[in-house]
Amino acid sequence: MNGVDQPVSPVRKGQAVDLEIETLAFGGRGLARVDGLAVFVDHTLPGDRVSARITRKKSNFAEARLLEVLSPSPFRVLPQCPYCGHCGGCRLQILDYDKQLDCKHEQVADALRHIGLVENVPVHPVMPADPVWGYRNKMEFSFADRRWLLPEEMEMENIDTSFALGLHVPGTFHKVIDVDACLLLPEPGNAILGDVRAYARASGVPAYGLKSHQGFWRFLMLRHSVAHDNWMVNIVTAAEDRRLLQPLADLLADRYPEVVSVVNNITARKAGVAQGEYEILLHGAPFISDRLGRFSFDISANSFFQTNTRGAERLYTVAREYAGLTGSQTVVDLYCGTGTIAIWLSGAAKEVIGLEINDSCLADAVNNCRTNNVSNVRFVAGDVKETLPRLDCRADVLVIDPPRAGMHKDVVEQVLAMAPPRIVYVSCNPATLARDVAMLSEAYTVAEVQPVDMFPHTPHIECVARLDKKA
Ligand SMILES: C[S@@+](CC[C@H](N)C(=O)[O-])C[C@H]1O[C@@H](n2cnc3c(N)ncnc32)[C@H](O)[C@@H]1O
Repeated sequence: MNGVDQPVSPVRKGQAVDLEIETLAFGGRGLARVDGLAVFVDHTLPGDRVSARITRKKSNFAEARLLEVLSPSPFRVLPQCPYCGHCGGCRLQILDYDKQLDCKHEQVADALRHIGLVENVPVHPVMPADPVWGYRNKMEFSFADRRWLLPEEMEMENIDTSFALGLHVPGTFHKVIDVDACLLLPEPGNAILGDVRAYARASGVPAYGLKSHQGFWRFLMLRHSVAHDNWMVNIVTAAEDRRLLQPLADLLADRYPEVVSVVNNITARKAGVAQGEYEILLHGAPFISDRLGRFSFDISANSFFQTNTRGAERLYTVAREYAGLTGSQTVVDLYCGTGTIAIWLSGAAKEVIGLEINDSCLADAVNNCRTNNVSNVRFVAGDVKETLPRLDCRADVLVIDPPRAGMHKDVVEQVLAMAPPRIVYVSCNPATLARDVAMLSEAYTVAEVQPVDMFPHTPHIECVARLDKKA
């Protein structure tokens, strides 16, 4: 105490401190403690001893900027990607993969303990990914009329700073790094990226200004089908110009027989979303097809599909096991997207009813049922908050796979009123999973949780939780 009964702060803003990083916090920052105060430091790992400068100080935590690694963690490994530390995507690639899994496990268990207030929940070891690179079936690259230079690029002469096609500096909407290759993309995805860049740059037609909102080239989205090893190229532009784009589509079709779809989405909206108000087909079909297990899915440019195909199969296999279906149950699938979980479970259920707000997801969901000759799945359109209370059936098993924000609290109340014997909660955010589980805990026990690593080298964690109704 300092004489006026105020606790003395162990650190102050601007101060340089030496820190021992203890754990990796959810989101991927290293966490150290100074006299009990949590200090978060970017680009640090458990086991690092670092020097850092305090940049933000609150009553219950502080943030610091890494100045120097004084002694590296034994779990540090060399990054494989030259953009590591600049592009926000794979910030955990400097951490040994097994240790990434341990850290993710600890984060899930911690969230359940501290936010969910549930003790002694069996959290199984994280199911690893395979492969751990080249696992994304979809990547979106942004065009920009200004190139954000990496420190080593600043020294280079003759660098064109008026054009970039690549990925964003984390937390920014207008800083785009010109990326030659992304290691999360299988080949020849990066070769296609290179050809589109070369064509767009040589065209002399300007890339879109993320501040000025002028310019033509907006996004390049690549989709890969794992089952058929073929590709969709979606070029998103601010205006229609078939004379400019058709030769590019022809070039790609000629050079890459595996490119079976080239589409042009056109958007006049300022929002940085790679979706068009309308689409022009330039080559092949307006969709590609992929498989999850024995089911086939047509995926159009703007459809939602899990971005790690093999990982989605693992996640859904756990969901099916936790659902414990024997063929006689009615399953209600909240936030069902394009119906992939509903279809995955359909063979073991009497009926599955999917609830979803997005009409284009639902159109795909209906089509996916038709393609797979699935006749015991139906869908209800609208906000779960409105549609769940009006549902004309009892659920034996409720599957919940909400967006990152988790469930609306009214939906939690509706679930409690509906009282299904079993809930299978599929989550992409352990914090909101834990919060929702806490709200359900008056009536449900968390029986077990299986984290699944769908996104190696990134801080993301997917989980499946089995909740059983208390007797
Ligand atoms: C995490 S995705 C799950 C998709 C699907 N279960 C899958 O595995 O592909 C969440 C879905 O919830 C939908 N959604 C978001 N808010 C909603 C709401 N209030 N009511 C119904 N659906 C909603 C989104 O459109 C999205 O398709």
